[in-house]
Amino acid sequence: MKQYLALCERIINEGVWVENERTGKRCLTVINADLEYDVAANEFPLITTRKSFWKGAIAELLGYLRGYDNAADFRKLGAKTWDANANENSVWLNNPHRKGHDDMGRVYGVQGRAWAKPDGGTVDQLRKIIDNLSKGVDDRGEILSFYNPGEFHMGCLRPCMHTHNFSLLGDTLYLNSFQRSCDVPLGLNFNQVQVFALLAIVAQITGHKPGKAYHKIVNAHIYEDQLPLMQDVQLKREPFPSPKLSINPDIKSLEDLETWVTMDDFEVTGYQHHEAIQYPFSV
Ligand SMILES: Nc1nc(=O)c2c([nH]1)NC[C@@H]1CN(c3ccc(C(=O)N[C@@H](CCC(=O)O)C(=O)O)cc3)CN21
Ligand SMILES: O=c1ccn([C@H]2C[C@H](O)[C@@H](COP(=O)(O)O)O2)c(=O)[nH]1
Repeated sequence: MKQYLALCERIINEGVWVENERTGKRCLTVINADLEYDVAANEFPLITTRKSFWKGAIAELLGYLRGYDNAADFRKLGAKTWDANANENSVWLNNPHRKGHDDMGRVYGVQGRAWAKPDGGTVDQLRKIIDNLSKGVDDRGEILSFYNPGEFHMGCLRPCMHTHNFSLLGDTLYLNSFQRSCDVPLGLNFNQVQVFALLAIVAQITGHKPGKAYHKIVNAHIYEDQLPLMQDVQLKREPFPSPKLSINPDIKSLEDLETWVTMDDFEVTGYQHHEAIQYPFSV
């Protein structure tokens, strides 16, 4: 929690105002932030200075791992987070590749599970990673990448957290996650949970101990209409200790994640938090 608050303070103290054409809003921005999560110690990085709806974050992650391309499928899992980008941005609404209401196009998990090959067929990046790690193999290229510039025109948004690189040292699994753009009040609240949960879940289904997860953010920003709530409300509050995440131990494979897992298979204990804050969302 300390590193999150330190990043917010840094944006306020050192940030530079940048105009953003896509949203039409200005953002107070810093470049480069390195966050670290101790998954081995189960220090779940849930924001405590406001109520965080962590189930939405894990639901969104599960949707990516399943390769979903439709906001309705995310909603069924418990994440409403893609409704606006799929249905309210005029550039995407007028895109000829959009396949109707709730379609997100070829984003995130579609690339992770079905990256189109120029010579036909698709690559399932996640399947390969899980198969290798389960055999104890780290080929120094255990990379799940959602970033496919050749298909940006076929999706509603370029991926923000775009690459997850797994590594094995003995029987301990590590994760480095890379994010090009981060809405610190709203997005990071979810992204911290996702990086942590991704390492915990993949360690569990491949039979390894989780180690640390390292989260690199390039452009970290606060939108102009979020700034007063961050500065005058959230940053005035004292954080509470980290809660713990538990995952149903019956989840043992990628197939389990694809077929029967729901948000009931995840539980957070010891979550003390301040009141919710409703930050404005920019589409
Ligand atoms: N401007 C912007 N910021 C983002 O963080 C973001 C995007 N766009 N577009 C794509 C995804 C969608 N994400 C989202 C979307 C909405 C919330 C949100 O409204 N969160 C609420 C609670 C939502 C709930 O009830 O589950 C929050 O208070 O954190 C969070 C992340 C993250 N991403
Ligand atoms: O997981 C996510 C997804 C999105 N965001 C934020 C970061 C930006 O504020 C917008 C995306 O806008 P771009 O113009 O494509 O950078 O969404 C996030 O923080 N986390």
